Formats: sequence, C-alpha cells, structure tokens
Amino acid sequence: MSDKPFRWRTIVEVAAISIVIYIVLGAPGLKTPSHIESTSEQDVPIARARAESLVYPDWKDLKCSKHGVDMHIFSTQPLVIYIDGFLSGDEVEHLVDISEGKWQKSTVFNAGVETEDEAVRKSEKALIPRDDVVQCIEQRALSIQGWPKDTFIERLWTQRYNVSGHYSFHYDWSTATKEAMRVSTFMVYLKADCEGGGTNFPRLRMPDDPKWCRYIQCGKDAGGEGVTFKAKEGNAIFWMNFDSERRGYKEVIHAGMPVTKGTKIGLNIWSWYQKGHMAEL
Ligand SMILES: O=C(O)CCC(=O)C(=O)O
Ligand SMILES: [Fe+2]
Repeated sequence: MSDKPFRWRTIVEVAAISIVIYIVLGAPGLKTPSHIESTSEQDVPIARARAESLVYPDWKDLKCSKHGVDMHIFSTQPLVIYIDGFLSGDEVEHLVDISEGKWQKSTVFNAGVETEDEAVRKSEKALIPRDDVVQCIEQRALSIQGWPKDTFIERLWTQRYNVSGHYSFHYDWSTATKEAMRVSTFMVYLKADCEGGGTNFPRLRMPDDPKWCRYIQCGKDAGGEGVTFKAKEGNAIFWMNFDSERRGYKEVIHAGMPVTKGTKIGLNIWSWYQKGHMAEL
C-alpha cells in the first residue's frame, strides 16, 4: 500500500489543528485586542487625519518662563493628578481671547462618523492657533508627563458651555490601535463663572481627607456617584487613559456636568502616542 494518502491526511490534520490553535490564541497579527476600540478598515484614514493634527512644540527657539504648579496625586491606579495653577491668569485670558470668533458646535464620533448630538455633548469648541503662549502650554503638558516617547500633543481646543451645556459620560480613549492612542488627558478650566459644570468621575472613590473639598464637591453638594471636581479657573485634572498593557482604564469614565447658570470654558490637552510619527524638531 502506498503511504501517499496517509501523508496527505497528516498534512490536513496538522493544518486544521494549527488553525484551531491560531484562533484560540486570538488570531495574533490579524486584529487588535478587544479592549482597544478599533475597526481595522478605519485605522489607515484615522491615522492619517490624526497625523495632521499632532503637533510637537518648538523646543529650540521658544523661551517659556518658568511656571510653578501645585500638584496633588488623587489616585495612582489609574494615575490621576490634580494641578492647582496649571495656567496663570494671563494665560487663561489669552486662551479665551484667541478663541473668540472661532466657536463652532461641538461634535461627537459615532462609529467613526462625526456628528452633532446635543443629547451627548452640548457645547461649542474652538481650535486655537499655536502661538508662543499655546506652545509653552504644550511644552508644560509634555514636561509634566516626562516627555514620553513617540508622544505628541493634539492641536488644542477650547470648549464653551452655556446654560444646559454638558458632555455625557464617555472615555477620552478615542479610537485606538496598538500603534496610536490618546494616552492622557489634561482637563483644564479656563472660565468658571457658572453653577454646575463640574467634572464627574462616577468610578473614582471619594478621598478621605477633607482638604480635597477645595477641589471636589463634598457633603451635601457631593452630587451623584463617585467624585465631582469643581470647575476652578486655571486648574487642571490630569489622568492616564491606558494601563501599561494598553488596556483602557474603566475608572476614568467621566462627564462634564450640566451648567445650570452662567458660562464655563474648558481646555482639552490630549497627548497622543503615535508610533513612528517623527516630530519636526
Ligand atoms: O467639561 C468637562 O468637564 C469635561 C469635558 C470632557 O470630558 C471632554 O471634553 O472630553
Ligand atoms: Fe472627556
């Protein structure tokens, strides 16, 4: 009897077993891990659009004056830091001034499509020009983080909320892949001539020390679940969006609470990890 049919059967069996093992291992190389929200068809166009909005501040010629801040670690896992005095009064005024005439309705991304949806996000946003003041703020944001590798600043947007303006619960993760993700957030308050408008993190735990009540709503004003940071001019909350395994932290889900009186203006500083994206230094 010839051994040919036997060899063919063995090859087919080995191939079948290999396919099963490959699928059990999660098809490495074919798809991104399930904790990273991404659709592979979108990766290329999103990365290209992103690349255009990623900037790196001028580190050679720009002279930024030294700026002291008062930092308080709120949580180490995930890392959340409260920064008192992230911006000076002059910087705040300047950012508000350069936003004038640029306000447009805020949008949200739904399955990769940009839409307006006031039930989710009701505010206006302004893409601010990268003058020296803005670049010094970009520098500050990178310095605080320790200049992480392959990490850039997304062009800065200010955001204005009038009465009933809000941003419902979301993550800042954005669409992420293994090569590109919004690694961290600075939520900065520029104007807080308002009632309401705090930033709520329902999955963060209230700290024990009452000294935090300068910055967060306490006692009968504590509001809903978790922790609500008060909108305070010039101050910022910084947090990391991913753990070291590049899994999005579930604890950093947050919302901009409705403004019930007056106006709040915020500034988003997002740092974006983009593997291989070279900065023009
Ligand atoms: O305005 C706030 O308090 C939160 C804003 C925010 O989460 C965002 O713009 O991503
Ligand atoms: Fe956010």
